[in-house]
Order: sequence, then C-alpha cells, then structure tokens
Amino acid sequence: MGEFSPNSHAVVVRGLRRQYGERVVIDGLDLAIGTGEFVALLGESGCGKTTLLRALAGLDEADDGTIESTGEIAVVFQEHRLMAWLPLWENVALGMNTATGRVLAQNALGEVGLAGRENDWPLNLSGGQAQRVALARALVREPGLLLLDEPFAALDALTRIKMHVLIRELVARHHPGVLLVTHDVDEAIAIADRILVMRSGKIAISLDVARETEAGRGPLRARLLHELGVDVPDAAHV
Ligand SMILES: Nc1ncnc2c1ncn2[C@@H]1O[C@H](COP(=O)(O)OP(=O)(O)OP(=O)(O)O)[C@@H](O)[C@H]1O
Repeated sequence: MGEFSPNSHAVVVRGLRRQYGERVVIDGLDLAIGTGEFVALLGESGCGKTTLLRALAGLDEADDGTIESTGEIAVVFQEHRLMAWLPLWENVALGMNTATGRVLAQNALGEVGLAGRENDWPLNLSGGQAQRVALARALVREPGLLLLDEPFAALDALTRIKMHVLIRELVARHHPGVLLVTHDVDEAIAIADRILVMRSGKIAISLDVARETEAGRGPLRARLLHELGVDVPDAAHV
C-alpha cells in the first residue's frame, strides 16, 4: 500500500496488532477504506475478523498500531440490538436531542422503507425490518465509517437480497466507508466494491470487484473460495 491522504479515506489503519496471551490474532495489519467505498472482509473462521472490527469500532484496545478515522463510526451487528421498551423512533434517535432526533429518525425510517412506523415497537417487526431499523440508527448519525458484522446472516435468502439492494442505495446516498464482515462469498461479490481476505493476522488479498464483468464473477468466486480453503471442481456452477 502507498501513502494515504486522510481526507479521502474513511479510515486508515497502520501496523495494527492484537494478541490474546501468546496468540497473535492481528499482526501488523494495514488497511485503508475510502469515503463511500464498500469493502467486504472474508476470512476463515477464527482468523480475526471480529477482533479487527471491534478494534475499529473502539470496542477493544489494540496492542500496537494506529487507526485514523475522519468521522463517527457506527456498527450494525448480526442481531439488531434494538431496545424493546422504546418505540422505533427513539431507538433510532437514541442519545440525540428529542425534537431534532424525532425528525431525523422519521426521515431515516422512511429511507429504510419503514415510513409511518415510528411509533411502532421492536417486537412487532420481522427480522428484516428490525435490521432496517438498525441500519437507520447507524446512518442517522452520518458516520464516516459503517462497520457491518454479518448483519444479513440470520435473514432468509429473499430478505437478504432486498437488504443488499437497500444497503447499496443507502451507501450511495450517505457515502460512508463500509467494512462488511461476511462468511458469504456471493454476498461479498454482489455488494462490495472491493473484497479483502484476511489471513495470518493481515490483509492477505485485496480484489477490486466494482468493475468485474458477469463473466469474470465465476472465476473470482472460485479464486475466493480457494483462498478460503474450499476447492470445488467447477466453482462457477456450484
Ligand atoms: N476475548 C478473547 N480472549 C481470548 N481469545 C480471543 C478473544 N476474542 C477472540 N479470541 C481469539 O482470537 C481469534 C480470532 O477471533 P475472531 O472472533 O476475531 O475471529 P473471526 O474471524 O471473527 O471468527 P468467525 O469467522 O468464526 O466469527 C480466535 O482464535 C479467538 O479464539
């Protein structure tokens, strides 16, 4: 990686290191995500994806290295983490001034397809709707960096595809840098501009997919599966 201009990057990570006892999980990792860039992070189970995300979110201390980010950082997890005793708008506006928070929450709920539902309760929502509220809560603060920790993994296949379309629209409108942790190679290819593979505590591979043609996606999928330790005879048709 070359030199980064902090102004055009949502986050720049240099030499990040994290270890648990003797086990080094992140080992001098470098990473830069541009403003408005959608990056997916793949890696074998236990390679340190969640550890990296937690360090970026400030939920965990790093042992060494620097993380420079230009704006707020928001996280959406696999489970929605909404508060059952608060109506949807209050979940979205949590910690904001009530009057402006309410208006911003209403707008954000409209953006995720839940207009008019601001006084409804989390318990009345489907899994997909609850994740929409979680996205609204993250984006209402206009974060510079949006961290997504497998937010669509628990959803059914059709709902997941709808969420892929929605998240792309939201990112195009709000321009945060995005880091999506996923186990799903097809999800990564469908929505990311760039795919990273993490291995041995570092970013081992960075592949541009934004301009990949339809014909190029089969070989790309096979390559990514191979990098993740899965070799299939003709991966384009699996
Ligand atoms: N708090 C902790 N204390 C000790 N070891 C930990 C802790 N958190 C994570 N680890 C270890 O660090 C390694 C990386 O864990 P991490 O959860 O970051 O991996 P991951 O790539 O997100 O895995 P998965 O894909 O299965 O979610 C694992 O070996 C895990 O056991």
